[in-house]
Amino acid sequence: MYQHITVPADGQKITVNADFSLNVPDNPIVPFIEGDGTGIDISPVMIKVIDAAVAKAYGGARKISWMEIYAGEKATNVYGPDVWLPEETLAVLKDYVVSIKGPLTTPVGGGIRSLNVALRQQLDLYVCLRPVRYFTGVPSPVKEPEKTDMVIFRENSEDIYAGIEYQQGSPEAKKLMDFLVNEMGVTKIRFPATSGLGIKPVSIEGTQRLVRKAIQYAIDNDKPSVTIVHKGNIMKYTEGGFRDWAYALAQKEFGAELIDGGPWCKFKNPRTGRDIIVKDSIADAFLQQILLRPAEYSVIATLNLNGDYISDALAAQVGGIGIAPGANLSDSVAMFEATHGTAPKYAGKDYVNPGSLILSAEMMLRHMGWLDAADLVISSMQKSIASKRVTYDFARLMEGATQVSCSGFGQVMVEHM
Ligand SMILES: NC(=O)C1=CN([C@@H]2O[C@H](COP(=O)(O)OP(=O)(O)OC[C@H]3O[C@@H](n4cnc5c(N)ncnc54)[C@H](OP(=O)(O)O)[C@@H]3O)[C@@H](O)[C@H]2O)C=CC1
Ligand SMILES: O=C(O)CCC(=O)C(=O)O
Ligand SMILES: [Mg+2]
Repeated sequence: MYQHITVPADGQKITVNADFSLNVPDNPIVPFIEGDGTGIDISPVMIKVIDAAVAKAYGGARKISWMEIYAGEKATNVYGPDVWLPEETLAVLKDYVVSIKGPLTTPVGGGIRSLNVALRQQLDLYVCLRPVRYFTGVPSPVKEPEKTDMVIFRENSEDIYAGIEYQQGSPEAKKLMDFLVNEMGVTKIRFPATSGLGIKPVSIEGTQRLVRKAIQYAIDNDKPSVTIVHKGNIMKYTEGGFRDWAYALAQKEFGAELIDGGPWCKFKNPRTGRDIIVKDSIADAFLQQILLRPAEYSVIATLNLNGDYISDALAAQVGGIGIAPGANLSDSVAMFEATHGTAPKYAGKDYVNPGSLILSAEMMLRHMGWLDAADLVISSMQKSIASKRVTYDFARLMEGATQVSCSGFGQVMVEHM
């Protein structure tokens, strides 16, 4: 049926109901993209750890049938030069509903545009969900890392990140510049003859579907606040629009009422009766607040580029991107992936921390409703870190640690189940 994808004979598809709930068979087929760079190291370790957790939790009654699909450099090897994101990869990701991927390389400046962004855009995975929590014992650059407990909802389909750009000197850049200068009367472009140009689309629908998910998450998980992070003082009609449309949604759909004349507002969590405050913070100030007063922030709703920066910055506070998980979500399709990239200098060395991808898979198990297996991954991660047998990123800062390899840490996790 597929050109280069082998469907496991012994599994079934996960399907989605009209209300977006999942039907998860006991033997689901889960597609995975190995990933470029260190993907070759972390993906097999993730699979081994997750298989062990599922086997332990369900005694053989449940099992994932992994199905390799291709993107990035491996796709060009399998499908031929220049085929970075095969059509059948996209078709499988849609059809099989739940998947996981390793990191994919994006060259700086020229070359291909981000395959990660392309996957999110083409599958309309409009939420990038990145929880940031502290595991006891992880070395951190801050004094009280346990106070950092936030969940980032990053808009994943719009913003300057959409990659609508025109190269300096190209006919397209010239045409757009002529339009801006001659027809729109723009006088603020300092060097019009030598500028590259980028476009930053931010819409009401794009903002509100993201913020709706963030507020619903706060309700479902009994969180005290949702903070809208933006640079709306400077970019008034994009980032400022994001803030205004977010507040409007909180009031219209969740019944939030203004606090002291606004713009902050609050409403009662319909499940617990506790207040949920919806507030906002300008992005530069927010980046210092999360270091100085992290306990004041819980659920974060932000635009695409801010969310990219914030997720790595927050990950650093709890020990680094070696342990920061994530998910890309639409209403029906979910593709899990680590926050970090391909870390090319470590590729193929069995060296890096597989924790981010393992914890992304833990989010996947939870999404599938396999809570016992997910809990086992978390408890094993806690015990493994406490045992101080950790990869280089933790070992270099942890007193009394024994450094283990990427696969070695996977083994430590399996031993602690
Ligand atoms: N979703 C995706 O697929 C993403 C892809 N990318 C792409 O990845 C490529 C490389 O990007 P780069 O900016 O270097 O960022 P990376 O996240 O790949 O690496 C930056 C640094 O983070 C640390 N790090 C990364 N992964 C791990 C890990 N598993 N365990 C421990 N530490 C880790 C290393 O720090 P140290 O040097 O201190 O050891 C590494 O040098 C680029 O092409 C980029 O576009 C980037 C982000 C996300
Ligand atoms: O697509 C890329 O190469 C980088 C993406 C990224 O940094 C992210 O989504 O966090
Ligand atoms: Mg990033």
